[in-house]
Amino acid sequence: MTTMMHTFESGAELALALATAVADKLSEAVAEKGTASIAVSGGSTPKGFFRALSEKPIDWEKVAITLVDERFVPEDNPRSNHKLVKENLLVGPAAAARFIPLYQAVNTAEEAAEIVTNKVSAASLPFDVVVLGMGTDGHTASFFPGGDTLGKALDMSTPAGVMAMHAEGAGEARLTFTFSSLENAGLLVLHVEGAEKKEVLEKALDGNDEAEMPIRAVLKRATSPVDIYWAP
Ligand SMILES: O=C1O[C@H](COP(=O)(O)O)[C@@H](O)[C@H](O)[C@H]1O
Repeated sequence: MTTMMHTFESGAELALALATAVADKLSEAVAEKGTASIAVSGGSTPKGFFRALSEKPIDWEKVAITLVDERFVPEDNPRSNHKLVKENLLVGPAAAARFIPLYQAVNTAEEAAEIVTNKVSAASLPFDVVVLGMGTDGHTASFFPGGDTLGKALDMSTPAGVMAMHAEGAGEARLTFTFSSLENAGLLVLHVEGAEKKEVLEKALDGNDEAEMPIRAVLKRATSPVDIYWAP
């Protein structure tokens, strides 16, 4: 329900600050519980942040990393979020972390969602850290406007886990953690960059229709405060 805006002069500055905040939270979780978990976004925005985070001196062997959402494509596909994480976050010290992929080599996204839900829920939830992105259409994770399972994915009574999502604007079939899996993270971040996305964010903050802009579910209904990181 609460949002806090963190504004930076450049994406590089943002990446360093966000990496520090996330690393502090992960280290705190490791110190308290012996393990930590983080779910990150894909897309084009988080590369610099991933690089900065990968260098942080965390006890990475105790950290589980997964994705808030994934395209239903194998890891070697250029559009795979797993590929992005593998090449930019699971490098250097962070290569010691345990990565939990959402994509599974089965016939449908629905089958993959069931398999991965069984793997993640007990081990990693609630997440210590969730870093969301946002598309210019107002989607976050794979909560797409017009998505066939959007209502269920955003419903707080839908249990934590992963669901399949099909939407015109999504390209491939998608796998996404449900809203109830993400909204209560120890540190809940929305990372957006650029003037166009700032306008989208302002529009989202201004209204309530989640079907039009699913990011509103996070901005308006998340239990955890939402730290918004923005740079031009
Ligand atoms: O499809 C996706 O897009 C969003 C935003 O990506 P960006 O390229 O505009 O940064 C991302 O948050 C999500 O994880 C990804 O699957």
